[in-house]
Amino acid sequence: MNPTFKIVGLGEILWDIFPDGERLGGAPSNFACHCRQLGSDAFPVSCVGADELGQRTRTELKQLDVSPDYIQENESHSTGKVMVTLNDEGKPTYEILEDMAWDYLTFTPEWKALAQSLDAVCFGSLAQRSPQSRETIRTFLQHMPEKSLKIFDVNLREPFFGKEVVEESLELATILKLSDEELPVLAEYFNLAGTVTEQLSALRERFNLNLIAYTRGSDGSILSSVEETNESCGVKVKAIDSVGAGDSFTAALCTGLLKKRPLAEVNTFANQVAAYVCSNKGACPTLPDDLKSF
Ligand SMILES: OC[C@H]1O[C@H](O)[C@H](O)[C@@H]1O
Repeated sequence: MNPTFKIVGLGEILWDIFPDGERLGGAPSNFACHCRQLGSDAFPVSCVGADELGQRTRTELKQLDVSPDYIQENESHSTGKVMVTLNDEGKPTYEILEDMAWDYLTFTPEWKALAQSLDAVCFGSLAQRSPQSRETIRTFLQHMPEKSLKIFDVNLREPFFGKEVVEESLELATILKLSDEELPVLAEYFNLAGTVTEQLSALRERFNLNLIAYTRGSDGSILSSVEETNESCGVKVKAIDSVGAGDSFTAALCTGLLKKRPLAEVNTFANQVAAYVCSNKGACPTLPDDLKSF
């Protein structure tokens, strides 16, 4: 039997509001839901308001077989919302509402015990837009076991990021996931030059990272570790909704790394999962069995 890993998506949980309705979202929550589908005990760790959307968050998570046990409730702030529009290629534009419940993450004894028991976490930059959630995320990471995977999926969302948050997050992380649209921003922050491969190596060395995953949409990805670099040419599909595809890539990457599978296999698998998510509606469509059994 495959080992079960304990994994957390730490940060925002919210509702993506599309012209045709709402869907549960937030990158760390999407990540946790995908890790659950891939066979781990995975938890979104976040906060909702004492409102109808907060109730629906718990119900929806249970329907996805994901535990809402680490979702806090904030009496004075609403459950997060993001307005989403998709272009003809399924690429999203986001308008992210401010001062939401997930801006008030609170480090509790329950969260401390959870952090101490984890195999992996994924966190991003968006939830760090507020000082309170930023401090909570930093404390949570500091309580995790030394050997656990700490994945920073930069997920830059306008206008809520800056060099200081990215730099501190890279110092706390052991693994970085970023896209081809995000590398130029980091290259400017940290004066990276040369080819993409050279820039990734420079970042890896500067922040003492074990691995960087660099994604290029349908053109695949590069995994750059201390020992090797692996390039995947990706999977060509007709994308209809790429919301959550990056989060599914990170979940597959995390699962493969915890299972200690060869980097080339992990890279191929992560691209297959992300391609499936892109070609289906919603951030967390049910994966076919052959993709669940990696
Ligand atoms: O990565 C996808 C997520 O990022 C955006 O911030 C949306 O909320 C969406 O659910």
